[in-house]
Amino acid sequence: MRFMTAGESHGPKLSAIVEGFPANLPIDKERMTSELIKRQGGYGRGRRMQIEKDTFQFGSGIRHGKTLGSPIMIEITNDDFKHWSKIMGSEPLTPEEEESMKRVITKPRPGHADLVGGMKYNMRDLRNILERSSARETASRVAVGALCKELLHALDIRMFSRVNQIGTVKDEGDYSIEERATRPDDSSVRMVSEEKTKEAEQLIDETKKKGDSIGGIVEVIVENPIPGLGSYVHYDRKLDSKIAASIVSINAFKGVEFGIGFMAGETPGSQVQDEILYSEDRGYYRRTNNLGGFEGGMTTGMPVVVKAVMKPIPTLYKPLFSVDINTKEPFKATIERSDACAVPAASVVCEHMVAIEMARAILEKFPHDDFNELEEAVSKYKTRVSEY
Ligand SMILES: Cc1cc2nc3c(=O)[nH]c(=O)nc-3n(C[C@H](O)[C@H](O)[C@H](O)COP(=O)(O)O)c2cc1C
Ligand SMILES: C=C(O[C@@H]1CC(C(=O)O)=C[C@@H](OP(=O)(O)O)[C@H]1O)C(=O)O
Repeated sequence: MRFMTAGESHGPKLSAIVEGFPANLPIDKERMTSELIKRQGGYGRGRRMQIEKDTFQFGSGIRHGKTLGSPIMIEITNDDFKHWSKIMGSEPLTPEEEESMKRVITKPRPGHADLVGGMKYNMRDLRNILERSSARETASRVAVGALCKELLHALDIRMFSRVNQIGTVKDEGDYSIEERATRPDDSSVRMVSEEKTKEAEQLIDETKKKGDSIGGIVEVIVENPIPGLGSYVHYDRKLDSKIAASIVSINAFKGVEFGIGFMAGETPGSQVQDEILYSEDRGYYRRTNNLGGFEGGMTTGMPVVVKAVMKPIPTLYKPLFSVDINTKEPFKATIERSDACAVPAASVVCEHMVAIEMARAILEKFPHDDFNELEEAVSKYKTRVSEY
C-alpha cells in the first residue's frame, strides 16, 4: 500500500491517493469524518480551526460504500481558500496585482521550515515554503489513517491516542478504549484525569497570554495487534523503525519511544525484558509490556505502545530574533495567527500515522487483492501461531 498527499495550506484543496488497498472492504465514511474533526480540535488551537470544517469526498476507489481495489482518492476542501484566492490562485498575477498585494514574506520564523526551505528551493517569497510545510497537510494523512483504521477495525484491531504531558503537567494514568469512547474530547486536552486536563488547559492559557507556545508528549496504543508484523531479517523491514520514521515525519515531532523507552537506559535487564508465559486460552503472552509490543522489529502480540514528543509551536507572539532575507537586518517576530499548543490535535495525527504503518505491515504480510481473502489468511495465520 502506497500513498501520497498534495495540497498547500491556503490553496483550494488537500488530497491523498492511496494505492494497493484491498477490494470489498466496507467503509464507514461518518466514522472516518469523525477522526478528521477530532484532529481539528484540542485545546490551544488558533483561529484557523474555526474557519475549517474538515469533511472529505472520495474522488475514486469506493462504490456503494465498499472499496474497489483501485486507487482511492480523498479530497478535503480548504474553506480558508476563499480569503486567499488571489494570493494562492494558480493563475499568474499582473505586475499591478503583484504590486498591490505586497504580501511577499521575507521574515523567516525560527523553528519553522521558512529559511532553509527558501535557501534550498531558491524562493524569495517564504510563503512558497510555509504553505506546504504547514501542518495543514496532516489532515490528508489523518484521512488516509482513518481509511487504514477501517481495515484494522474489520480485523478487530483497536487503537486510540491520548496526551500524557503538556509542558510540566503530566498524566500517565491508565485509560481503556471503552472509557475513551465515552469522553467527548474534540476540544479538550485528551488526558485521562479531568483534573489534569484542567491543569493543562490552564497552562496553555497562561502560555498563550505570555505570547509563548508549549509542547508535550502523546501516546498511541494498538490493542490486539497480529503477532509477527514487520521482520527481523532486514533493517528496512523492522516495523518499529517504520513507525518511528512515520512519527518523526509529523510536523514538530522530535522523538519516539516504545514501551518504557528511554527508561530502558537506566533499568537493569531483568526489569526490562518481558518474561514469556503460556496458557491454554491465551497462548504465549508476556508478564509485562516494557518493550511496547516489539521484539526484533516484529509485533509480539502484546499492545503496541508508542510515545512521542512534540516541540512547542514555532510561530510566536513573543518576539524572537531572526533576520530579514532581503535587508539582512535583524528583526523581532511579528504577530501572526497561530496555534499556542497543538499537542492534543497532534496526538490524533500520531494515532493515524501508526494506523497507516500497522495496515501497511498487514498488507505486506498477507494476500490482499480481496478483503475476504485477507481476512481468511489472517485467521489461518492466527490459528497457526496459537498452535505453535
Ligand atoms: C497539528 C499541528 C498544528 C500545528 N500548528 C502550528 C501553528 O499554528 N503554527 C506553527 O508555527 N507551527 C505549527 N505546527 C508545527 C509546524 O508545522 C512545524 O514546527 C514546522 O512544520 C517545522 O517542522 P519541524 O518542527 O518538524 O522542524 C503544527 C504542527 C502540528 C502537528
Ligand atoms: C491549518 C492547520 O494548522 C495550521 C498549521 C500551521 C503550521 O505552520 O504548521 C499554521 C496554522 O495555519 P494558519 O497560518 O493558516 O493559521 C495552523 O492553523 C490544520 O491543522 O489544519
